[in-house]
Amino acid sequence: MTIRIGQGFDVHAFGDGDHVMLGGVRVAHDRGVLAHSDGDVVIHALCDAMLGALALGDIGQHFPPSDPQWKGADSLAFLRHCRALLRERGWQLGNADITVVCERPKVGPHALAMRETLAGELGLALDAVSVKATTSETLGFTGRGEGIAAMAVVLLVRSP
Ligand SMILES: Nc1ccn([C@@H]2O[C@H](COP(=O)(O)O)[C@@H](O)[C@H]2O)c(=O)n1
Ligand SMILES: C[C@@]1(CO)OP(=O)(O)OP(=O)(O)OC[C@H]1O
Repeated sequence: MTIRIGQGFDVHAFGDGDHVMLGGVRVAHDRGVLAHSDGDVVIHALCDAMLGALALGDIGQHFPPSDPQWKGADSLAFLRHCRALLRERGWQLGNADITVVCERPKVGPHALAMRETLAGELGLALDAVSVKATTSETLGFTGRGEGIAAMAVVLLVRSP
């Protein structure tokens, strides 16, 4: 068996709005995010991890922010594209581990729904998709509540 690892990172600034999209789940919040798409940092970091494992660049190269096609886009479409890219090359996703960094909203109450959504889209068992969260202890841009960040690591497997 051959394996590959990939990591991804994404940030979006908070702006006006009443929700944030996280892992394909709409989370009610007193801020939204500034983004060309729906600004789902979890999915963007996950896509970058999958693209990274394939050495296929990053999400901005596949879905340019200058392309009006992606304005307001549902980030799950990006995830489906990245899954197709790895399957075309004979790879399967082994597992994904994601960390969200923000003071608010609280992610814990939504983590299961996010894992279920992502596992469903990726054809993975629930225990192969992890969503964790941390504050940054009031430090930095996340600590000041200016934005939200997410990190993702994925393992790809291929036989032989
Ligand atoms: N946006 C967040 C941040 C944290 N959590 C949960 O709270 C726990 C404590 O956070 P610390 O930063 O003080 O370690 C953390 O382990 C998460 O379970 C959260 O749900 N949403
Ligand atoms: C997702 C894309 C789509 O145009 O735009 P944004 O929603 O702004 O998100 P970002 O994380 O900056 O990734 C770049 C783009 O691919």
